[in-house]
Amino acid sequence: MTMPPRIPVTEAQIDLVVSEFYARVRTHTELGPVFAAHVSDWPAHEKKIASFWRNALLLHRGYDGNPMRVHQGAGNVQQRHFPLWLALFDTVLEQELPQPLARSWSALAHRIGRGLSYGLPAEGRPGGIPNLGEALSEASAIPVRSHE
Ligand code: HEM
Repeated sequence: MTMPPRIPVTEAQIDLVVSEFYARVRTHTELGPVFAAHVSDWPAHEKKIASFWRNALLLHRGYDGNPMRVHQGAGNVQQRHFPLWLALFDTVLEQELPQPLARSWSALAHRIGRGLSYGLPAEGRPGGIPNLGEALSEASAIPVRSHE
């Protein structure tokens, strides 16, 4: 039995959005250099990302990567990149798709983005759970009541 799509885009629309999005990423002042440090084969990258979205939107099998681990391992992907990435993605969705599809895909991308950005370093902080160091040092500053 095939599952109905989560969001009824066509495979051609996914390919279009992916190729237009990464064309813009490549020339983006902030995002471009982050990707340039990792991606030399853009067609292969776009193929992988298109299969990620076919899985997320159409529930197709075919993507078996781990984006969370890849972003954490990249070393130069930071939380502050996510609003830029999502704003650019929204621009492409609005340009390429009918509004209801653009809106649903955007909402899903923002949800995924929120999940992926947890655990990434905020600028100037070490990696790992964001603010854990701060939370711990704050916690250790709380006086412990002794039971008298
Ligand atoms: C909702 C937001 C995002 C989604 C859905 C997403 C999705 C993905 C996916 C599926 C991969 C491939 C992982 C694999 O190898 O299996 C990937 C790789 C990557 N992403 Fe993202 N990403 C997002 C945001 C970002 C942001 C904000 C950045 C920072 C500029 C970023 C930078 C990268 C880089 C550098 C790679 C590795 C490329 C490579 O080594 O081939 N991504 N992303």
